Amino acid sequence: MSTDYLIIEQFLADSLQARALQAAFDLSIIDALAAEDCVVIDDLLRGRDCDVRGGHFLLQMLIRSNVITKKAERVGFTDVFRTALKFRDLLTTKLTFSTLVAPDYFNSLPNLLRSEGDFMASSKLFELFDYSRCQDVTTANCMQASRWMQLTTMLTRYEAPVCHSHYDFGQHQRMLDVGGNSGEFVLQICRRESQLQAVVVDLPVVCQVGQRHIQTQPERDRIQFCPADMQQEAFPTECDLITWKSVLHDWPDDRVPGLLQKSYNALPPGGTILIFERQRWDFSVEETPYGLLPVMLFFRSYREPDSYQTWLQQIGFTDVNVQTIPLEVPFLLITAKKS
Ligand SMILES: C[S@@+](CC[C@H](N)C(=O)[O-])C[C@H]1O[C@@H](n2cnc3c(N)ncnc32)[C@H](O)[C@@H]1O
Repeated sequence: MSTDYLIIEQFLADSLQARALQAAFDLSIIDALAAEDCVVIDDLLRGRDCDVRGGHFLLQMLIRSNVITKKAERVGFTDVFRTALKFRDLLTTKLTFSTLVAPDYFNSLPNLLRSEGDFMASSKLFELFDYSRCQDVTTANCMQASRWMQLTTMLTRYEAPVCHSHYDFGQHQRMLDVGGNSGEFVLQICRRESQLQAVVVDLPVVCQVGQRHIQTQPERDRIQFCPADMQQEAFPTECDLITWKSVLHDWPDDRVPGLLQKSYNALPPGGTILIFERQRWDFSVEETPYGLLPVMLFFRSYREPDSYQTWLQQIGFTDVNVQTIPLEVPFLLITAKKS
C-alpha cells in the first residue's frame, strides 16, 4: 500500500527516543543489528564511539522505543522496526532534519509565537530554505540547494505514490509540475504512467540539481526541466495537467490567485489543475511527532481547502473536487478543470 511508509512515524514520535535512534544509526549499531538477527551486547558495543555506560543507556532507550528487544545478554530488532527499516531513507532523513531544526523550536519558540518574520530572522529552517540562492548556478549554490532538496525529495518520494493512488493520471499525456524541485514528483508519477511526459518548472539552481537527480533514471527522457521564476514568466503550454505539490503554502494569500490564474491561462480547454499539499491541521487533535518538526514550523502557511476552492472558482475553474487524505497529517488533494 502507498501508505505503508507511515510505520516509521512511531519511531519519530518522541524527541528523546528519536534522537537516540539517530545516534544508533550514526554509531552503526543499526547496521550491525541489520546484519545479524541477535547480537551479544558486549560485541555490539565494542569499538563504538561510546563508553560502556553510554552504550547501555542508548540500548535502554532503544528498548523503550520498541526498536530492539533484549533476551539474556543479546539484543535484536523488533519485528515492527525491521519492517520500518525498509523505509530507512525516509526515516534517517526525517531524523536528520528534525535534529537540525529542533533548536529553532526549543530556543526560538517565543519568536515563532510572535510572528513568522521574527522566527525567520532567527531560525535555521529559513536559513536552509534560502530560495534567494537558487538563481545563480554556481557550485556553492548547488551544494546549498542539494542540502534542503534532500528533505523535499525524500518526503515527495513517499507522498507522490499516495497522490497517484488517489487520482487517475492515466487520462493525461503531458504534465507540468510547478515548483517541481528535484523532479521526484514527476519521476514517481511517470514511473507509474508510461504514456506520460513531464515538465518541471523551478528556479535555475534547483533545476540543475534536479537534472542530476534524475539522470540515471529510465524515465529521464520523458522529463524536461525548465528553469524559470514562476512569478515572472508565463508557464509552458501544451500540458493537459498542471500540478502544485507542496508549493502554494509557500506563497501568501495575495499571490496565490495570480499563480492559479497563470495555470488557467496555460491549460488547454479540458485541462486539469491538481493541488496536493498539507492541509492546516489542528494541533489539539492531531499527534505532533518530533519527526514532523521541519514541516510543523511552517504551521502558519497551511490552508483549509475552502481558500483554494474559492480562488479556483473565481478564476473560472469548474468541477472542483476536494479530497482529504490522512497521512502523518491530513493532506489536501484538489483537482479542477478548465472548461
Ligand atoms: C516547498 S518546495 C516544494 C518542492 C516540491 N514540489 C515537493 O513537493 O517536494 C517549493 C519549491 O518551489 C520552488 N520555488 C520557490 N520560488 C520559486 C519561484 N519564484 N519560481 C519557481 N520555483 C520556485 C522552490 O525552489 C522549491 O523547489
